[in-house]
Amino acid sequence: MSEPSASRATRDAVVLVNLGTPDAPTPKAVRRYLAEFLHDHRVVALTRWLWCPLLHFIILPFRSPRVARLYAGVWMTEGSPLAVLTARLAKAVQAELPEADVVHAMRYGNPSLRTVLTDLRDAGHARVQVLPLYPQYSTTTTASVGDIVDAVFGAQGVARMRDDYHLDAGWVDAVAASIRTHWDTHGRGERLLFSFHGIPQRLADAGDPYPAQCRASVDAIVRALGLAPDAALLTFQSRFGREPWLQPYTDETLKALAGEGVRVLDVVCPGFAVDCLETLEEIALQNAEIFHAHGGRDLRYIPCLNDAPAHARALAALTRRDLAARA
Ligand SMILES: C=CC1=C(C)c2cc3[nH]c(cc4nc(cc5[nH]c(cc1n2)c(C)c5CCC(=O)O)C(CCC(=O)O)=C4C)c(C)c3C=C
Ligand SMILES: [Fe+2]
Ligand SMILES: [Fe+2]
Repeated sequence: MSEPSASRATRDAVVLVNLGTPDAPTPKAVRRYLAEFLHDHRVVALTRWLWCPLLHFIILPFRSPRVARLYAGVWMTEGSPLAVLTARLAKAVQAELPEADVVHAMRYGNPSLRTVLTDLRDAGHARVQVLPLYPQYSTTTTASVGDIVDAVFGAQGVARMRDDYHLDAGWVDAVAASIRTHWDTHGRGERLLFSFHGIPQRLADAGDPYPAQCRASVDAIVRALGLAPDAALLTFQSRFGREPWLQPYTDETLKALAGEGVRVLDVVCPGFAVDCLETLEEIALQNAEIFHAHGGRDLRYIPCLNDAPAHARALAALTRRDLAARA
């Protein structure tokens, strides 16, 4: 291991962490990614003798080719949307936070969180601030990032992680502004629906604060928009497996709304920092089709904040506060 350089040792490092994504829209790359993701005990806690045969002999062989085709449908020239947009967001945050070295990492896949943190530790950064790009805390996502931070840094006081930013005023205002901009450009839909990634209901029952934080985020954004408290709907998408997940489900709600005669619907997904398979494919393509098939006319998807200046400013400001609080 080389000696840490003086400049590294005195500069703060900031790591923006996202979920991760396959390296290519191919069955092989998707299988590798899903295997890493779905072996995480934070994501699937089933005992391994039950889960591994199911995962290796059924889920990975059958899901990987199907999901690879979905990725292919939204793949960008430079790569997976989640990878490309996370890298762009890190660059935008770096521009807003010149006093620190801002990098990004993925919990699953590349650039690997474990490798990025190990490199920062070995380079001798005095302080590492980790920001999981999940506004709402969940044991399935944020805590899993924390596992790697703990594994790399142990009890050293070098690395700290923020747990959530679901009520951060800068972030709430940035989401509200993105909805207002959408309305200014396209006009206002008949209803506004907030769709968040789900988790199993069992985890919420065991105390995962995720659904309460989603609710609190929606209430804050609705307030920032100056709307009545009941002006928006909150639903949960991306169910996986057979057990009940958080409800109401996004797809079932779309069908019901179309059935009630709603023709133009605005959908926003503020639980995702950047656009990805779950927004570009599941919401903007699949769910738009479901809405049409049930009589809806126009499902207008409002993009994630991605590398918008207001997003980068909000994340830079909260990280600056986190670093100042450590001084
Ligand atoms: C935003 C927060 C997320 C939570 C909470 C979450 C929980 C969760 N997810 C799965 C299973 C899958 N999720 C998949 C994709 C995916 N999930 C998130 C975010 C959260 N997941 C994102 C941003 C993405 C998109 C990644 C991309 O490459 O664009 C997938 C992979 C796709 C598929 O096979 O359908 C799976 C699987 C579980 C089981 C879970 C909580 C227990
Ligand atoms: Fe296994
Ligand atoms: Fe997920």
